[in-house]
Amino acid sequence: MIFNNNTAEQTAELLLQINAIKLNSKNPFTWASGWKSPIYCDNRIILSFPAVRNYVRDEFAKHIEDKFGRPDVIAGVATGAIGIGILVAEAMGLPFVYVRPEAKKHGRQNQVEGHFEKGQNVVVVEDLISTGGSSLQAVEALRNEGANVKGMAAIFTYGFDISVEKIAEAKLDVFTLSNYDNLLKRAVAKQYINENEMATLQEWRKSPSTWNVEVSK
Ligand SMILES: O=P(O)(O)OC[C@H]1O[C@H](OP(=O)(O)OP(=O)(O)O)[C@H](O)[C@@H]1O
Ligand SMILES: O=C(O)c1cc(=O)[nH]c(=O)[nH]1
Repeated sequence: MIFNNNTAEQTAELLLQINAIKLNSKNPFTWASGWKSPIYCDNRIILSFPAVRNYVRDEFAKHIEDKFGRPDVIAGVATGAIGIGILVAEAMGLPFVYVRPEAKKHGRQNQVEGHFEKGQNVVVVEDLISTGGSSLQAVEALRNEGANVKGMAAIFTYGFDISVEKIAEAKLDVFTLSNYDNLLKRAVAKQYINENEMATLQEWRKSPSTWNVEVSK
């Protein structure tokens, strides 16, 4: 899903520099999918670093138009991609909407917040793809409301088979700025992680959906 090794390495390097990559095998992170993991990539931290958020914004703005043509609207997946999505929409001079994981229970009971017209071309901005569940839910909500989803751009993917399969099933065109392989390569080259952490990550990556089950035995 990455489109360019330089961007993938540079994005990984920036994530490591701002300490967005958290490792904890003793108290694993619980992911949106319920999986337990020794690693957490917190892309929300990007917004706190102007140079890094500008880099991500500019990479997205450049490549969204290259890959998908100029959309009518940018949609951010709530909440992680609202901030970066607005920056991208602003840079491209486009309207912005965001998509909740489910429809709001009160008020206007919207799942998609903001305004767009049926049939408009929409590109989805996502901060991170693990299993792909959240991204695909957002795409489905947009399609159900009549959007023509041209594709999705995400900052990072772990590249799990399950996400690749779901994306193919949904017939969705996706690119990401970086991925797990590039992150690991960079982390090792620059000694951001030690040998023990590397061994844990290698073990985890063999079967991420069952890793916690195995360690807790
Ligand atoms: O590919 P998936 O398995 O669905 O996981 C990835 C999703 O998890 C995170 O969101 P989270 O649900 O933690 O909510 P947030 O964006 O509000 O922080 C992240 O921002 C992605 O949207
Ligand atoms: O799957 C998730 O919930 C998830 C994983 C990760 O590394 N970072 C994140 O923000 N969410």
